[in-house]
Amino acid sequence: MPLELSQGQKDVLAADGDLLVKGGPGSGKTTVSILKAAQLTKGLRPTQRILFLSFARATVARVMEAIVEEETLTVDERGLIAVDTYHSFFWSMLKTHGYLTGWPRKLTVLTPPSEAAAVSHITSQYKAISRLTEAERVERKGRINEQLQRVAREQGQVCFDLFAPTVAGLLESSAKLRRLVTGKYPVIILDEFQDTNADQWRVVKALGEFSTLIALADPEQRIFDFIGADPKRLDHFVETFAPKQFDLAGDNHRSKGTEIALFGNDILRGKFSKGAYVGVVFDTFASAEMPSIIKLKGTVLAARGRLVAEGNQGWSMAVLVPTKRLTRLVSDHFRVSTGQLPAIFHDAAIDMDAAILGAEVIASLLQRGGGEAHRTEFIGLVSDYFRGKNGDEATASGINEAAAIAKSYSTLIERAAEGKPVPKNSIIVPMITVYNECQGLPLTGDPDADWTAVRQLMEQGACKRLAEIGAETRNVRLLGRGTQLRQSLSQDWRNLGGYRNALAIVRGAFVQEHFSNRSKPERGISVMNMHKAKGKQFDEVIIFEGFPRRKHNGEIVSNPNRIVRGNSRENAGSDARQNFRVSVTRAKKRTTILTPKDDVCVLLLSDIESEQGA
Ligand SMILES: Nc1ncnc2c1ncn2[C@@H]1O[C@H](COP(=O)(O)OP(=O)(O)OP(=O)(O)O)[C@@H](O)[C@H]1O
Repeated sequence: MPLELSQGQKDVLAADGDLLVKGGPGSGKTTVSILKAAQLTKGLRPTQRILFLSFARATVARVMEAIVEEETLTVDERGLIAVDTYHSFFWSMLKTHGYLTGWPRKLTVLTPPSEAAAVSHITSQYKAISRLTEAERVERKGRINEQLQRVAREQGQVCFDLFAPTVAGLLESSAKLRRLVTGKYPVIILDEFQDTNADQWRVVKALGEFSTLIALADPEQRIFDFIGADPKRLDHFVETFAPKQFDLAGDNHRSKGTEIALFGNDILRGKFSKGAYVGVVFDTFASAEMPSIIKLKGTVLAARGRLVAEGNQGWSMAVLVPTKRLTRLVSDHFRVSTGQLPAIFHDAAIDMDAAILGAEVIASLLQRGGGEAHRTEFIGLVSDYFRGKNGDEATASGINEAAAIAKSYSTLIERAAEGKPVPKNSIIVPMITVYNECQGLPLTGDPDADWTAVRQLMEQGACKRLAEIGAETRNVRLLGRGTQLRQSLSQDWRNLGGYRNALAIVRGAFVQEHFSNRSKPERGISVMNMHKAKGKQFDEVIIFEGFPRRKHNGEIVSNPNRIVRGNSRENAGSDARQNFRVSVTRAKKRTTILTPKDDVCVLLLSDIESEQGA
């Protein structure tokens, strides 16, 4: 059934030239931009496309789905809209035109773990970032950038951080290139424009010289400040392009018939216009792990029951939590039964850093031969794992662990040269034992079986560090049936009688996964960090947070995994509110908020406004 468009949406369709479409969550920005794109396909020449640029692959998946579901679009129109992430768009430009900056013709991606390794000789000379002075930070960043530039120039390996600034530089310096790209994409739609960082904006500005730009924005969904989004970005756009402006603000189509959007807006203002909101449910739990998990599981199962009963096969539900740590904890509890409550089948959006680094360790164990050089590489990968396993939340303990492994290994080498053994209690002893066991394992040529065999040996072996890596890689989905990784490993075995290129294949699979836009919109139950929910929508959303730990006298000792850091009023500023609002407004039918009974989320308190002076 075709949509009944709102007046604001109709106005957008009637306008031409550069456009800025603003609107709150679910106001129909994405939808109208797709309709607009379809309309504009009429003016395209044969090789031209409308380009829809997004930040996240998840959004790409949702947009592609919306395009398919939009019945008024013809097959031809659908084919003429290219949906891509900034990342993968930049990468294709670099592969074709990167040589213009003096880089080699053939480029590969320097994956984040390899990037960490490439600059570790610099980073290891500095204290933890939080303890550096501003000047030291700038110096550190400059040296890292120089090194990464060198790696790109000399080896053709390009890290993600160089993508946007390099593409911006290329476009700014070549009118010919600007004409070429905009000739292919005469209309560019920019999703979540409020999140555009400085280099991405340079690219947009350069392309906007010849292409028509349609920016979609909700200034109050700007939650990426930490990667350089600028509150003034919309003003920059208006000043530079003088677009026609539209505001779909008041409309809310996602959760029609509910007051979810109203609640989201009230959260932002810190002022509650109602005592209860249709579609928003609050509940509490006692501050301890099991009671909180039991409450959560009960809530999720009830919601699942409701959605299944409605008979829509494509139902979706998100459990949104404030931190990575809580994502993992919830996922672990969902995997098993809890008392009378069964395990809950779900997908957890757990950051892949640890799993990828762990997968590299396994790959190196599958790839044999090479004697001591191989063993040294293996140890290097194990310490890379500990250094990088927490991604951008790197911890001192991980870095120390990595250093300890490297040190024990060099002691082992030195001692061996003198014909002496290492002390028995050295951490390297069990690691080498397990390494040797894995090297002795007969391989079959079936990548799945061999991978599992190595992983299990690690998990069950004498080395607790390798056991951790084994456990961490239990759910590497890249190895699923029919995946590129599996096929490439099989091929390697068939061609060479062994997994000679396993490490390169694993790294390649990661890069391919990163750029693949084939990811599907969520179905069923997904557990994820609140930050990751942006741009998504679900039938039901359940927001769940941590709880305080107290001394006997009731004083709070720690208060981790809260929606507002430490659940303290000082931290309940606009960032926390925007983030909470984005999460709350992802639901179409119902949002349930679970918070500890003895320390309710401060954003839900009715007196918060006066304290905040919102
Ligand atoms: N005029 C309309 N009538 C009914 N439903 C609509 C209308 N416009 C959009 N929708 C539906 O409302 C939901 C939200 O729309 P859309 O994703 O376009 O909003 P958005 O402004 O891009 O949201 P967000 O910024 O929160 O991602 C979608 O399911 C869409 O199909």
